[in-house]
Amino acid sequence: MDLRFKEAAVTKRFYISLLATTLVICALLTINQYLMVSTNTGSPVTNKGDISLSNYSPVVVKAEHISYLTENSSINTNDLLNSTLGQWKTIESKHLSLGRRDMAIWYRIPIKNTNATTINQVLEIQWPNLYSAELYRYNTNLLSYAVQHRGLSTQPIPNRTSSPTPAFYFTLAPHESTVLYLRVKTSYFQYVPMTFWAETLFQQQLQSKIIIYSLCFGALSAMLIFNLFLFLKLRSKTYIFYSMYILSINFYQLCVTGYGQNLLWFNNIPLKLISYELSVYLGFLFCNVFIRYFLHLKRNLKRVNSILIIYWSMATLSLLMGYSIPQQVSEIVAALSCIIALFTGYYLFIRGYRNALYFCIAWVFLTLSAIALLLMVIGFLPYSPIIEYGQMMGFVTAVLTISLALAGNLHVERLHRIVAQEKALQLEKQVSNERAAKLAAHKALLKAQDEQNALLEQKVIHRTHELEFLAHQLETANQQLSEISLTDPLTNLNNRRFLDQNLEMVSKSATRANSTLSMLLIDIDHFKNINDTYGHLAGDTCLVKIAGILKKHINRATDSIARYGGEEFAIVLPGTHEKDLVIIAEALRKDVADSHVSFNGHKIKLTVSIGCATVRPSEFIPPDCLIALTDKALYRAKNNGRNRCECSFTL
Ligand SMILES: Nc1nc2c(ncn2[C@@H]2O[C@H](COP(=O)(O)OP(=O)(O)OP(=O)(O)O)[C@@H](O)[C@H]2O)c(=O)[nH]1
Repeated sequence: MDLRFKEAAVTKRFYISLLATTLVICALLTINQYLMVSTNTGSPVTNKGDISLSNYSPVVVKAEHISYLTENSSINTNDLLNSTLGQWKTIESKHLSLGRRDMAIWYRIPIKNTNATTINQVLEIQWPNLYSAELYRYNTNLLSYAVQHRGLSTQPIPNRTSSPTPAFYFTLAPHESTVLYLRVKTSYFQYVPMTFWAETLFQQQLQSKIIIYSLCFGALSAMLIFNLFLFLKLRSKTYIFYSMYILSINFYQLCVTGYGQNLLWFNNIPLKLISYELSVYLGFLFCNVFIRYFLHLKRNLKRVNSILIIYWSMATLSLLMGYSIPQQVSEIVAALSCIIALFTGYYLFIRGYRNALYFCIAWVFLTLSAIALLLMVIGFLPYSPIIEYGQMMGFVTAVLTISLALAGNLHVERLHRIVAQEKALQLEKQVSNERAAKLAAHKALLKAQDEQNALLEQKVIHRTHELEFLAHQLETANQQLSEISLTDPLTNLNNRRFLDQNLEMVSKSATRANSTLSMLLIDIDHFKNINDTYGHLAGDTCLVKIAGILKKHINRATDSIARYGGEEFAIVLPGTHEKDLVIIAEALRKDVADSHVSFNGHKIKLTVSIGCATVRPSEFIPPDCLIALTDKALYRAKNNGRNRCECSFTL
């Protein structure tokens, strides 16, 4: 079967059973209300004999021994105390419960001392939740009724252990018979289970009661402190509401057992009036709030959760505004709360919520003990200390069991936390591994990039070197070209182009420095004859020879020699004066004339004619002027017979 369908069927069954049970409870409570009022109308009493008291064993008062009368405004105390037996009614309920009675009830209790000695007796009403209880006894000496009060007007009894339940002390003379009149007022159940105790036995019974209740209150208080600690440590709302629930149980038990009034709030009348109802209200309220959190109703059963919230909000609001919820309604809701809690626990358990089992066990204990107490109070069951203590035991068992469940929750939460932590750790590891892998990939990428960059850089450097080398080569080639373009290939002297460029430059320098600039033009005499006689190669050899001689005579770095064209040479001498120029020219001429050229076994003699000129260059005396002057001087040297120097000076 489909899982969702199965779950829907379970939910449907749950709501149907809840509704059916609710209807049954409502019906039972209605019947109960009816029975309480209608069945206890009573019938006139006949003398059924006195209750025999002794010092040996306690005597439980049975309904057949006593009779009752309802007090109303037309009957006063004296009327009742002096009334005849016929006015009194028998109690129909077997177990001394008259149901709800708003008016005070008088009980007539005839007693006698069967002993031949005086006995000290205590009459105990074993249900402490009464507004007031007064015991009247006729005092033969004073001819009046002595009265002991218990309840709202309780006074401590000196030298006796205080009893949480109403207890009245009296003495009976040997074989004395008398009638006790007990007036009881309560707005709750008119339930008066009574027992006559010999005083010593009563005191012993009080001691054991104190021990039992001390243990129970101790256990509840320990659980309260434990859960408060858990709340402070874990900050979970479940623990604080559970603590509040335990606290309200303590409060309720203090009311029910009578110890609250006996030990805590004594004669605080407002607290006495509301304590019981308030404790019941708070008990159910915190129980419901706790159930909401403990069984996660908000998540598991949304509708039940909403109903509880609406009811308790309305109830609390009405209480705060001063209205009280009618008792019957609150009883129905209280019973409903028990049923809802039990069914919710069971429902969640069959749906697989394991902690709900603990809750169910605890709740069954509690519900059974509460039902037993209720049945006792309304008179269906006889008074029994087991039932009286049973509810307390039920609470202790419930509190312990639920604490176990909460401890189980803690354990489960711890396991969940460990699993979650492990998952988180694994996830963290995975993330850190992925991060490490990404980092490694990133590093590899960076490394590859670095390598690429290095390679590129190397290539760039290499290429730059290549380019630099090429540029250098180009520069060298250009330089060589430039040199070639300015050099005469035969004599290896500078050519005419160089001379023109150089002359322009040095002329400007001389102009700036206002210095002299000199020039020599050297022409080989009858060179045509040499060519014609010995051939052009011989002529070339002669040209090279003359170039070598000229070079020897020019030492200054600023001086320059050039082949001016054909068999003509030019020497430019910046800063050289006429006198020195003539000396240089004459030395040159002489050196050439003294030398000769050997060619193919011929000894060729050479002479040169030299034109000298010196100018002081200016913007009016350009380089051309110097060349022209020098050329003129050379012309004169040729005309005047050759192998000689002629000068032109314009300074
Ligand atoms: N071998 C050779 N001969 C050259 C070169 N350049 C010019 N010549 C020759 O030089 C000769 C110059 O002759 P001319 O101008 O008549 O002069 P010259 O014979 O020296 O007569 P004068 O200068 O008047 O003494 C020519 O025959 C040219 O051919 C050259 O580079 N090599």
